[in-house]
Amino acid sequence: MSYLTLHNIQKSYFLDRQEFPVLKGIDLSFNLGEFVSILGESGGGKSTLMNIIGGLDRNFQGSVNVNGKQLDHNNEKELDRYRRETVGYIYQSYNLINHLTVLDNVLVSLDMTTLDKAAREKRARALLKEVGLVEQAGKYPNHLSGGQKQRVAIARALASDPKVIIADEPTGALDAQNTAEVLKILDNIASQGRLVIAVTHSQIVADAGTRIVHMENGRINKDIALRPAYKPMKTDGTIKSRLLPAIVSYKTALKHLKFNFGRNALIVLGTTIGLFSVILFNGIGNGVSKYIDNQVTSISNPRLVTVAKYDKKTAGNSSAMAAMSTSATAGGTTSNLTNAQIKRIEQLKNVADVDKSYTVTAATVKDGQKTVTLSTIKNWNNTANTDNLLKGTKPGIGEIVLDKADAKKINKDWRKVVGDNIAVSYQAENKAGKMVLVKANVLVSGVAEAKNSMGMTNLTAMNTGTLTHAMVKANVSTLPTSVSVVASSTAAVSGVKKRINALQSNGKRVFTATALTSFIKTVKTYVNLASTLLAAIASISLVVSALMIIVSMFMSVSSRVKEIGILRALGQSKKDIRRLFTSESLILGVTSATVATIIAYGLGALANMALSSLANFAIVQISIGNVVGTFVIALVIALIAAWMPSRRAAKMNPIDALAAE
Ligand SMILES: Nc1ncnc2c1ncn2[C@@H]1O[C@H](COP(=O)(O)OP(=O)(O)OP(=O)(O)O)[C@@H](O)[C@H]1O
Repeated sequence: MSYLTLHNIQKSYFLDRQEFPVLKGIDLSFNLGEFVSILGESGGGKSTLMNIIGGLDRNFQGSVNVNGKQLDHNNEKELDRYRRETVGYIYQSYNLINHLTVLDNVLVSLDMTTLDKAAREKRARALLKEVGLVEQAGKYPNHLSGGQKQRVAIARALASDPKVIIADEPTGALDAQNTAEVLKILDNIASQGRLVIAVTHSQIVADAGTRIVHMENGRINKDIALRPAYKPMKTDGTIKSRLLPAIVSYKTALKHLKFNFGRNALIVLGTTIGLFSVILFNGIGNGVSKYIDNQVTSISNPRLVTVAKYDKKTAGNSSAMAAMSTSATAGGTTSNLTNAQIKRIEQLKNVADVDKSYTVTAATVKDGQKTVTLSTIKNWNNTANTDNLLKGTKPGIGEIVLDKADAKKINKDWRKVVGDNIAVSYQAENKAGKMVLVKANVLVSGVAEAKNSMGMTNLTAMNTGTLTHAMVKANVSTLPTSVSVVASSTAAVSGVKKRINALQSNGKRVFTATALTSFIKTVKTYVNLASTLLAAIASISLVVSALMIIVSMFMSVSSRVKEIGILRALGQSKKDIRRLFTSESLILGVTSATVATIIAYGLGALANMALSSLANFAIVQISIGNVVGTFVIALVIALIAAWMPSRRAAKMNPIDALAAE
């Protein structure tokens, strides 16, 4: 039984629906060990027949039987496998892959075998040695002569140990000496028991074989045996084929990217700029948000809720700042909170502490001979923060802490004021409605300054007991106009605020509670909005990057049409081709994202260093989330960019692709 048989092969081309029959019923049988030359007039259909035998053409009538089994031309996977395992191609124009070295060109075929890496390389080198090119293994095809290129192509065709070698005008571009050498190699291949089928115009080639088949007018008109065929090789090959592993596609893509380094470096640069801007703007957003947090919490306790009596007139003006400035002039009556009301607040869920707040305005302070007027004196309660003390301690009974600005009014050398005894007095209305003087002699226990408030917050505060004692002595009401409530945790603040606002008496609302956190939230929302907006503007450049990758991919596909044909002929599937280009795009995307991350971290660190004298805080804070997000964006861009070009590449007809210039 013959190894390869063709039954009634017919094929026509159609131009403008007009049929041009090329093969009109070919019946042929080939045996392993034969070196068959197919001769015939130009345009007679020899190459067409070779493409059918080689499993590249699926569009014909008739059948091809290989080793007793009919090839199913409708089964693409079976044909891929047939080309991978059974057939090796040699072309007139060599069809080597220019961006791969000689060794890698041979390995392309071996990558689809089950041999391990070392064995693949060993075999590739052995084959190159056989064709006398082992010294040239590291060279690129452009640096080889025509004869050398054809010998690389032969080594590649033999790599997967195929039974059938199809050679289309193998010596068409070679001089006499190289022709003789190539023919010797082909004869040697046949002598190994393989089937060599060579299409040729050359009588010299034809005479070198064991048999000549002559085609005319789409039919075989002569079939001449020149000499006996060689002994056939065993049909169960030792080298098994496998599907191309994904890693090989990635490695090949990487090699191609390196080969066109300049162009790809520019694309990476463009994409990097877009990605980097997105990371940086997000990092600035994070940093500024945290900076605001930090600043605000250093002025005041974030768990604080300020509560005043609900007043319809000021309702709506409930920002924290408004509440903070609610002047609770000690001694007033209409807006005072009663002890019973304060108790109601104390009993609410998640309320950790409730302190009365008093604010005394226009107090006179006498220190020895010096008399000064202070804008406000508060009581030292749970809103106070000992971190703000520059010198001394918080005020105990009979003591006061002065704001640095107030202390300076008394003595330019403000540190010296600590330890002074001062007389404080201010005017207030007593319970009988008369204006009286509230007086207290106190010791200055410390000097404080609000960090980061730029002098907006005055911290002069008297011990609460001492202040209320002085008020009681003057018969002034000690009911406060506001209380500061500390929630059990920052998370509980908004709940506490809601519960206080919801308290009612006789069906009417009692309190207005405001929390600093809600104000911070609003500011942070604006900051986030601004940074997101900037990042969004930056991401416009990502669209440009995506277009650049698309263009580059299309260019890559266009310039590699022939390579696509070669890879398909070697047995790579449509999926392998698609993956080759997708992986190239993904490598570009991941490289850009990596470079962008490194630059963003680097520039962020530099910016933080430069800004450290202005604000002792890292203004650029790039989170892991930002980086992960950037990689996701880069991968999505890469996949979108690769989608169309890689589909186009995969869909190419391998015969047309091989015919490309
Ligand atoms: N894709 C195609 N579409 C239309 N016609 C085609 C196509 N490919 C080949 N042909 C035609 O089919 C005929 C056979 O072509 P083929 O290349 O098989 O001949 P050949 O014998 O190999 O020629 P040569 O010896 O010159 O290489 C020619 O007339 C050619 O113009």
